[in-house]
Amino acid sequence: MSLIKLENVYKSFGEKKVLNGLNLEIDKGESLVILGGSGTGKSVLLKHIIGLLKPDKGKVYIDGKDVTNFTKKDWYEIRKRFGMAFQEAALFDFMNVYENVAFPLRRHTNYTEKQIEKRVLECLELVGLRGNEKLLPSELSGGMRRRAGFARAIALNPEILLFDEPTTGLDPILTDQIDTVINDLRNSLDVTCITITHDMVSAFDIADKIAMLYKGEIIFKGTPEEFMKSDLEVIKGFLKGRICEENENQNIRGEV
Ligand SMILES: Nc1ncnc2c1ncn2[C@@H]1O[C@H](COP(=O)(O)OP(=O)(O)OP(=O)(O)O)[C@@H](O)[C@H]1O
Repeated sequence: MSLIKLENVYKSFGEKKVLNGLNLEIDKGESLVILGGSGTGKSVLLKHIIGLLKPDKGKVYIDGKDVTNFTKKDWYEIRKRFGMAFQEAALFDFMNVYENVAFPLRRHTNYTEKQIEKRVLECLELVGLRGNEKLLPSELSGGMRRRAGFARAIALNPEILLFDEPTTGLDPILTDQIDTVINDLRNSLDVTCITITHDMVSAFDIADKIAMLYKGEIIFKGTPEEFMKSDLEVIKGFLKGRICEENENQNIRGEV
């Protein structure tokens, strides 16, 4: 049984159809990278996985349980299983690194100060930020800010980590460091990772499976090697940096 399953999911905003009968299964322990052109609905897909959006039609399952119509309160419990590291890390500017990572622990656990300190330092160690506890977000580099966001995302020992564009705006060296941190986290924490990225190099660094979102459907899911060898025109184009957004002469299976 898959850990997460989206079945025939449709989602529109007004006239704009974003998800169009999307099917996707994610296994426990998998590191899945979701690729797709800009504005194709990758973030919308991620928000369905964590219950921030509900499908117009279709189902979402977690551990085989239908969560499609879960209430906010039900989701509050399930969401503790997720660690979310979203695009701009969303650190609290007025809190130093230590307090940012301690925040979810203060909010969701009954830990003593000593236990909080132990966990915060463990998390900072895992992302290579030990020694930077007292710095404010404004005093961190872009890569450090992302890593501080990761440390906060893992504080509650999540089973599933979500990364939305973790390397956007970073130079190749920082991108490489972030990829290494993601791989280290995955190896040391035994989590399922779902990452959205535009960065092909990152995708190949961190994925054991790649899913391609195109016109509201997942048109491919397979290993990076299978992705490279795919003869779908959309994927070939994507690999060449040519994003086939709305070419109506070409259907999604690649035939022109
Ligand atoms: N809450 C919303 N209300 C209205 N439209 C929305 C909403 N959320 C997303 N959309 C629209 O859905 C489409 C897909 O958006 P989404 O952010 O998922 O794309 P994306 O693939 O993540 O893009 P990018 O790679 O550029 O971040 C866009 O056209 C966006 O404007």
